[in-house]
Amino acid sequence: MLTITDLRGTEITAEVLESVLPRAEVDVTAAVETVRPLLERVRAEGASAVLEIGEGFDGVRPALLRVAPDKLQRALDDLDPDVRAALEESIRRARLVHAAQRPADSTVELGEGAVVENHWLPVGRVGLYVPGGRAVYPSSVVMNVVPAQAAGVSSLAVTSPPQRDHHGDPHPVVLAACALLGVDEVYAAGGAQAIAMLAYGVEGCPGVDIITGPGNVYVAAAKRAVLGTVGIDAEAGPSEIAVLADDSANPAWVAADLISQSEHDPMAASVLITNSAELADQVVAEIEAQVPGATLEQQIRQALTGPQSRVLIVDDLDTGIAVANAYASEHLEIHTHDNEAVLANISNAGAVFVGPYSPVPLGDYSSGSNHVLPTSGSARFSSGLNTVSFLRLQQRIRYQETGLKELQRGIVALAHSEGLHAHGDAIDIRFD
Ligand SMILES: NC(=O)c1ccc[n+]([C@@H]2O[C@H](COP(=O)([O-])OP(=O)(O)OC[C@H]3O[C@@H](n4cnc5c(N)ncnc54)[C@H](O)[C@@H]3O)[C@@H](O)[C@H]2O)c1
Ligand SMILES: N[C@H](CO)Cc1c[nH]c[nH+]1
Ligand SMILES: [Zn+2]
Repeated sequence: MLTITDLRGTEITAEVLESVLPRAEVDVTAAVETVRPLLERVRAEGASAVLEIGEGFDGVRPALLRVAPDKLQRALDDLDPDVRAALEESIRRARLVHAAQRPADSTVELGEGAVVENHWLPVGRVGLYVPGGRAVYPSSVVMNVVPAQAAGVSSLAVTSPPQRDHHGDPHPVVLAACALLGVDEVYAAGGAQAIAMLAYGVEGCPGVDIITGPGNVYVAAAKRAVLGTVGIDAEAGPSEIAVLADDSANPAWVAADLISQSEHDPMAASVLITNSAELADQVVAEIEAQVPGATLEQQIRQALTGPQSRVLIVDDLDTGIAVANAYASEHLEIHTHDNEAVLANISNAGAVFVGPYSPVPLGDYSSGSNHVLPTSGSARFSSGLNTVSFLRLQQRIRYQETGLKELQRGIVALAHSEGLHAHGDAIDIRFD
């Protein structure tokens, strides 16, 4: 099901890697053109367009776009006690980790009468997208809301697709998670129309400053299209797992972890990078044994047989590390004799899961880390969702006469070198 490609003896250039491990073909650029008319319709017609477009895609129209607050409380009251306890523990751990991410304000004295302050300010209002097409994601409520709250955002709107089995409301566990987190503004809207609702605002839902959260290609495309009107987090596409392992790894565990992420999406990528041909064979055999009978077997098979999923056998672990860095996976698991030595050389991965007892599903739900992570190689230049995603740095410049006088000649010289004499004049006028 999962194809083995033996790269031993091959020089692995970027081109080789791209040919043996192509990313899933998710054409966000093309999808932007598909969603643009939907965005324009919502901008022009407001809430009724959100409901009508949603009815077309989701096959159900909620009575109200905004979920009534008593429904949130009812969903929490009806929540399975085990799920409630697990959510509470996930929230507790996530709050601890995300509180620790809040950067401290600082004051830098650069000389007499010369001070610059760095202040971190939360954005005013955020829109948090919780996917709900193929699967529903109460855990993504936690992953969006906790960092926003840790940053001190005062106005939070959560939106998630209407569910046919629930009279057009978002899934009840999504609603219960919102209630547990103290969020009372929840909308039954998904896809591009939900992103337009948040970006432009509609009756009953004022526009937001930043939109975050994972979603399918239409959600990603809509976020890209409204960037500028609002801020967005990194694009989170189909899930990806890469496992870097040697002959110390447990093949059954590695197989289970690879399968776990493949159940998200037929385009999900599961990749094993190993210097052990024996482990490669054992993991493939384990996959053949574990997949039959899985709840989402069809989807898992599609993802594992796609060109984006592979077992790569490499000459040695150093080559494996180079491949992992070039691939820049959303999640990277390390199962080797010396995990810390490998970790020290990993530069590109959305999140790194170190050792056999740190599997990706731990991070998906309960480790305290965030599961909204950069996919499609964007871990090279962006971070997963975190507290800083909801903060802006405001610098405050406090110079007195002495501090400015000290720099007068230099600033005027620089201004003149740029041909911007009025800039220099604005300094000189204070001392002439
Ligand atoms: N990286 C992460 O943190 C993370 C977390 C959870 C899920 N995910 C990913 O998020 C994705 C969720 O996708 P999903 O589809 O299940 O849910 P979704 O909520 O992203 O999308 C569902 C919505 O898509 C819209 N839609 C469906 N077909 C459309 C079409 N033809 N044109 C325009 N709009 C259309 C509908 O409005 C529907 O409500 C998966 O790829 C999953 O792997 C990522
Ligand atoms: N693995 C997903 C991100 O790629 C997140 C998730 C949510 N629930 C289960 N998994
Ligand atoms: Zn997952």
